[in-house]
Amino acid sequence: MTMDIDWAALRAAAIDAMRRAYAPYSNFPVGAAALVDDGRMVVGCNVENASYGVTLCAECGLVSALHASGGGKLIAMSCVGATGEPLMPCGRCRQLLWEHGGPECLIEAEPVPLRMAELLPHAFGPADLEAIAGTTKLPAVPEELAVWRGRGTVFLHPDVAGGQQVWTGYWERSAGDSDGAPTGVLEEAPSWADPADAVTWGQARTPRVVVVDAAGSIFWAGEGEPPLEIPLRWGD
Ligand SMILES: O=c1ccn([C@H]2C[C@H](O)[C@@H](CO)O2)c(=O)[nH]1
Repeated sequence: MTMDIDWAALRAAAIDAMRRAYAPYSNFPVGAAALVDDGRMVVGCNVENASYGVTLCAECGLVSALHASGGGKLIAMSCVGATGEPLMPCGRCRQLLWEHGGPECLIEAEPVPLRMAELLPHAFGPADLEAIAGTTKLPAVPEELAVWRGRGTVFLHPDVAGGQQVWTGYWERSAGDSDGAPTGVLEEAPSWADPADAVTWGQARTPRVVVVDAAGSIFWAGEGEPPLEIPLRWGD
């Protein structure tokens, strides 16, 4: 699952895109380049407008390029200003990057890249629409369980169904933090071929998502830094 990130190549492509920016009003050219989950690279530059507020940030162009060239998910992005040094995405672009890269997408920063979950903690995203309006294709949380959203723990594990290796799991009441808190299964998960779908199901329910692989190793697939008792992050 881990993909090698060539930060030098991303930075070079971002600088290249920055040189093509159309920024005659601010004189603040910006370029961005990102690695997509299929190995593609996409780029963007800022494009300003005589009506200043219509300005498109480099990240906007990058996200458009992502979809125009086949879609997918952003894994890592470098964004630079005129000096060629990393530039932090503006607030609006963090929201945009969240939607297309998710919490684990890495953003180049000094001294080390930062995860989107760090740049946009407690983010609003597609899962929130799902929770209330049920308008997206994300796995719905049953109405009677809506009060449990954000609580408890989702455990995901491989299983065999009809001779096929699949991923499944369950949502458990306990958040594992206090004695005497209610325990018990809230909801059984369906099964999926792709563990990423299982993780999405879990993250739509609670920030505490734990993967137990076929060997019994335990990984953190939830929000934020892994807790002490589960130091390994799923996907790393
Ligand atoms: O993350 C950012 C921040 C700013 N800009 C652009 C917008 C505008 O054209 C110029 C000055 O704000 O920089 C970006 O492209 N990305």
